[in-house]
Amino acid sequence: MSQSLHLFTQTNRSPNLTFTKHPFPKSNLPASNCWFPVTSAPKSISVRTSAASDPNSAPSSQVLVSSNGTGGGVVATEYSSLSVADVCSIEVDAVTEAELKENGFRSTRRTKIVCTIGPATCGFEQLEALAVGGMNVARINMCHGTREWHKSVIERVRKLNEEKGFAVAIMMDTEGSEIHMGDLGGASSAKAEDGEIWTFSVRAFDSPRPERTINVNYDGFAEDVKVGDELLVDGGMVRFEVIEKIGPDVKCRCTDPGLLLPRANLTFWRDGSLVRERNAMLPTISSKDWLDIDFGIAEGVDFIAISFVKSAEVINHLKSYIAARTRDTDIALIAKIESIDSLKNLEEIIQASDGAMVARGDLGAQIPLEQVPSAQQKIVQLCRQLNKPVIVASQLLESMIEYPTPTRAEVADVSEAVRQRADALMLSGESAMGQFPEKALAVLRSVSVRIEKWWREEKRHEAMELPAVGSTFSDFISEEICNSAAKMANNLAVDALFVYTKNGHMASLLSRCRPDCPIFAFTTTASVRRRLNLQWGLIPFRLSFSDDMESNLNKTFSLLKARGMIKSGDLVIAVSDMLQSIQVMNVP
Ligand SMILES: Nc1ncnc2c1ncn2[C@@H]1O[C@H](COP(=O)(O)OP(=O)(O)OP(=O)(O)O)[C@@H](O)[C@H]1O
Ligand SMILES: CC(=O)C(=O)O
Ligand SMILES: [K+]
Ligand SMILES: [Mg+2]
Repeated sequence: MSQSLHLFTQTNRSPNLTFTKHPFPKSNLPASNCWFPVTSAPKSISVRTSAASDPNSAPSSQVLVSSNGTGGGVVATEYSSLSVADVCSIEVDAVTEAELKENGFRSTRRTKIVCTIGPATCGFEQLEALAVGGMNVARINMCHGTREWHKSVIERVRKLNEEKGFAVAIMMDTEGSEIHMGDLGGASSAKAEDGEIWTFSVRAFDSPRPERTINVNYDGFAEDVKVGDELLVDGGMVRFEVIEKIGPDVKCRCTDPGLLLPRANLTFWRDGSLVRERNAMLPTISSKDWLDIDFGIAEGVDFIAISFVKSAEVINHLKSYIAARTRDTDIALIAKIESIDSLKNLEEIIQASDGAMVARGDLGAQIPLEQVPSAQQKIVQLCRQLNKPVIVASQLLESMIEYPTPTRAEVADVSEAVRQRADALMLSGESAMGQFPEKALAVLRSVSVRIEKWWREEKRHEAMELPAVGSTFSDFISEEICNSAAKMANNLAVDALFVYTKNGHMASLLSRCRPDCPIFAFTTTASVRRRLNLQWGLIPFRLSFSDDMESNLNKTFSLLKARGMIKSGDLVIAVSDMLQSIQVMNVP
């Protein structure tokens, strides 16, 4: 990897620093983009690096510059005791940078993309291709694979972030304890033909698995089902009718043939409704889930998505569990809306969580399919009102698991989610085990950009009421500032909104307004930067800044201008959570 270090000489005394480029002498600077304002070509540069106390921030480095002292203006030694992070860096990934330079602000993608990582995408090069293709969040599903496997994926994503400057966040998705089939003894699938008799059993089998026999993970299964019930695999991909119960074995006749996949979800229906007997009492977080959560905490994942959430209580419980086990890091909890109970308690669940996922796969197995689109719309709207990021997931581009182009219907479905202005879209099997992960990602990217542009051109500003979400007067001020700043940004057609935010809250309030221009979110820690990567319209940067907005702005302008990401004359509105103010200005 090339070391991109640039030295600059200040050529005039104006407060808007103008720098010219100098070749740099040999140095042992870390490989990051560094810009040094110095009076003239320094004779030597060296760096003393000490590990940071916060593992999320860059190691603090002392830049030791020895100048030959000629020239006026700021002398190099004035900067000699500042850290590398302070003086020179603004962290943003190369892909965002190139996109901004080539296409300008307006064309940046606002809708974020989550990719489920599986056998098709777990290698370093494959992960890198996804990051280059626009993956904002990598999801690992604890239903599949071993903890060692997940650990290796996390390590690779971390390496990618460190070496290439990406801010790909990691989302761990729990297995949950709903009823599902066993793992088919290692086979990748099994075909069930019309009229065949299959046995579903809670017994554990020695391998090889007896023919036409499926293991079921839930002990109460044989007790709960009745002869005549309909058994649905993955919400109806394959159907069976229960014909006989013999002890722990349930004999079923296949009525809708299809492929059975390992660990596929099972539901049973009686007289047209979903049966929820004792399985309704299953814990949301199983004992395996707790171990996985401990693993997630230890690995420092950014998000934990909780499967089959039934109430706000479980989210609150998990929040305090995590808080007691982590010091400064914050793991955001995403409630997966995929059960009847989660729909019943929707508002309190979303309120308690840090975000939600419309998990249409399982949701479609629990409610009639024709009710899924309205449930999606409702969840997306509610999340926006409550200022929680929302992900639309499952089967967005299902056919692309096998084929290189999507169906027209899939493109229309993706467009609808973008039009609803969900924060993020998710790939499941398409990226985990499909044949065309990068192509699927490219489709999400291009459809998002096109629909967002269309929406802006049509000026479809829906008049959505955004109720107050905070509880203190200071929160209300922040909300009013963000609502007004976003409105001003639209009315004045500004090029970008800048937000300086330590914990990310002001950035999310701006994102909630879904303004026409992109939002540059400057934050001091890498973990907040990664977390903001899930939210609509935010371009997160890591930057050290102070309470002095004037100096923050000047510093940001110089850094972004030097990298060609903004130019003189661009119109910007800046807000911050240190100084509750709105500033409108042209980049000098
Ligand atoms: N880590 C993994 N190892 C092997 N296969 C995986 C892995 N992650 C995902 N897959 C495959 O990709 C498919 C789709 O992934 P996805 O995460 O949507 O899982 P799912 O089984 O449908 O469950 P969920 O309801 O949690 O999404 C899975 O059915 C599985 O075949
Ligand atoms: C994503 C997920 O869990 C579902 O759609 O069921
Ligand atoms: K899961
Ligand atoms: Mg699910």
